[in-house]
Amino acid sequence: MLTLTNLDSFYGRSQALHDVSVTARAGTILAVLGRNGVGKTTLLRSILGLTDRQSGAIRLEGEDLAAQPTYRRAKAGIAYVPQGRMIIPDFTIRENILMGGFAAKGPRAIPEIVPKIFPYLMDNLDRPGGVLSGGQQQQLAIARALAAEPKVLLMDEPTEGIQPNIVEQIEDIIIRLNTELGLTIILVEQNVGFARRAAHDFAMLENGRVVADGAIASLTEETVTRHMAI
Ligand SMILES: Nc1ncnc2c1ncn2[C@@H]1O[C@H](COP(=O)(O)OP(=O)(O)OP(=O)(O)O)[C@@H](O)[C@H]1O
Repeated sequence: MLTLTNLDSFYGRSQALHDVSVTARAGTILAVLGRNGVGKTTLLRSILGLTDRQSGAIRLEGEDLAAQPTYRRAKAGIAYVPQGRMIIPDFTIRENILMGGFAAKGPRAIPEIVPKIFPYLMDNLDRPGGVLSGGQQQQLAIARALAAEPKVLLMDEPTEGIQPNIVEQIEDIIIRLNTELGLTIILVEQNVGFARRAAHDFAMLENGRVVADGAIASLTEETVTRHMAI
């Protein structure tokens, strides 16, 4: 379980998150929703200590990570699949995946789950990451995160910019990571339909504040329209 309590987060003097309290229950998916620029990415970055300054508590299974540097938070079991995927194009698929292990116990082997969930990556380990399609690069970014053997996976708009016919594949992979591996996932998402299919709970952000949260089944269309319609 990952719990944020009264989290404030800053870029320079500018406060991007205000008094955010949310919980990702163990083995569930928490969807973080809201319009562009409301602080969803900042929420994920704050969990890893990647903003300029923050206050409040960040507890992973009871251990407060808020005073810890980023590498300790990663070692404690938090992995990040950033927006835009950020794979290294000149590295092979194998190298990109193994790099994820540096965040935890050091690069070792390709995670056991890779052949099961990402057969394409397994069959093409020596190809450079840069030649992959957007969907394949997203799979690679997820496989890289799994190489750290995380307890909690932070995912930032994982289907953004991916061809529509591939989006469903990525969505299925995310659901399988939760149901088959039992991973706790915090999923930043603009696609409410997918959030409803995958997530157990939601937190809706507006101007850096949580304005609604709870079980995903309790997310009303009225709340979606009020806080997400353009
Ligand atoms: N590195 C930064 N330095 C200063 N301000 C930033 C930085 N990154 C984000 N911000 C500001 O923080 C606020 C929240 O941005 P954030 O990227 O977290 O929103 P978001 O909900 O993830 O949006 P998007 O859906 O566009 O990714 C915005 O006002 C943004 O301009």
